[in-house]
Amino acid sequence: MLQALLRRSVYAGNGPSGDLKIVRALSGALGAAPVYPLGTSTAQDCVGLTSASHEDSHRTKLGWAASWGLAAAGFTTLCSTPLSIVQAEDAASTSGEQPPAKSPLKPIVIFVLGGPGSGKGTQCENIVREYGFVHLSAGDLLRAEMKSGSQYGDMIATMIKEGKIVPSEVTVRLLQNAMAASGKNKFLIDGFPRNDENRAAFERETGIQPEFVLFFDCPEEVMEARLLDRGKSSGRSDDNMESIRKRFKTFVNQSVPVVDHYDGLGKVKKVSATRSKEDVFRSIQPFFTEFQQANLLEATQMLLDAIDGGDYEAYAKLCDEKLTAFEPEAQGHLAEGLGFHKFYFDLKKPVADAASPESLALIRPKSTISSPKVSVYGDVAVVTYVRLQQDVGSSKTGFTSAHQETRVWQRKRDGKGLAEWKHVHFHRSAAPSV
Ligand SMILES: Nc1ncnc2c1ncn2[C@@H]1O[C@H](COP(=O)(O)OP(=O)(O)OP(=O)(O)O)[C@@H](O)[C@H]1O
Ligand SMILES: Nc1ccn([C@H]2C[C@H](O)[C@@H](COP(=O)(O)O)O2)c(=O)n1
Repeated sequence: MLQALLRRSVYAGNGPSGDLKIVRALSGALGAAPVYPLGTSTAQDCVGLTSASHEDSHRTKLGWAASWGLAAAGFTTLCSTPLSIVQAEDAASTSGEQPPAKSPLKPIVIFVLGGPGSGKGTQCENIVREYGFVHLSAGDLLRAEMKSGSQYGDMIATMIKEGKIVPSEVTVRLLQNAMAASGKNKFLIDGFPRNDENRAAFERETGIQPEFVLFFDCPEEVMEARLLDRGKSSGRSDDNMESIRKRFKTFVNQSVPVVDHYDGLGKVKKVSATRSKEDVFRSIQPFFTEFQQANLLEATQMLLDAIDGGDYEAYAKLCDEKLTAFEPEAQGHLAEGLGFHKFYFDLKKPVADAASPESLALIRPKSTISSPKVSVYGDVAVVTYVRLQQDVGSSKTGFTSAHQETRVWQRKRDGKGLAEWKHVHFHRSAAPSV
């Protein structure tokens, strides 16, 4: 995926195979900055140094924007009572209460499939903890909708108990609303698409294709034992022998063909799910390495944006309080702690009024990451790149400076045990300006 993301970046001068790779556009797909806002005509319009491909700008208009707009026009109704059209302002449920914080970024979706009890939910929790995805379980969303007093409650309850598949209008709408409500752009969609109708409706309504399908391969006897065991405490109406048999049948007849479809597209990553939870997780981690690299580049771009924007709070949030640095400003000394850097934030110029030419000198600088390399060594990562910084000088003419930067990040845990990268050390070269 990283390669695909890099392909979306600008390659100044020499075209896609040129030496100088400028990856500010990368932030569009990675989440560092809102690069593809809704309603903008092309990706290119929105990004300073980028030249998104025609294909990408086309997809922006037809796919991503439409998916975030949640436009419900043309949504065919299969339910006896039509679902009300739920717009972006509506909630994660179909009833629509809380306003979502839509993400303007390109959504990245991974479908997580496998038989009932194969361990999808268990591994999704692990992935969320380590790689920062939003986990959306179609089954959980349906159960919540059922309990919410929705007009579809009885229908959903019957379908779940009978191991049948709820009509796509309901499930796709719940997923769309939950995606929009999350305000995030990286999703693990668990237990969906369960049949071809689910798949077609999701593709039609969102325009999103999954990055890949994570498929948990597990024999029925193993799944059966796990579900019966889960049934002792889950309170689920379908964790009993009768429902389990029906669910297995539905899985074989309706869900396996969906996996076959994606297999035909080369998108299935199959995992043997019979081993311990820890072993299964170890086997899926390599599939997420690229996302980890992407997260680190995203964090680095956020750091540069915070510096350029004079946003000390955002900067400090990304940094370890004991941050060490060799930078030209420290005159060959090792700067320790955030205080040294805060001095420069306190000096920052007020924001320019873009409409006023006199205030040109107040325009904030803008940094672009060029030629990045991300190396991850367990809980430590090294990000190296050339930082191109555009600024306006006292003579009100633009100038660019280039520095080589090496930034070291350490993976720590937040209060909820979720992994987060903290910036612990950097080294920046001095550079002549032109
Ligand atoms: N690798 C494993 N080894 C042993 N038990 C496991 C393993 N993975 C999951 N389990 C247990 O099996 C049960 C089912 O797991 P989980 O809920 O993750 O499955 P699922 O695929 O999401 O099921 P469903 O589709 O029915 O929601 C849980 O009780 C879980 O703790
Ligand atoms: N796409 C989906 C997902 C789930 N359901 C219903 C039918 C399932 O048996 C039930 C439980 O799902 P799980 O928690 O096992 O993923 O929910 C559906 O109709 N369509």
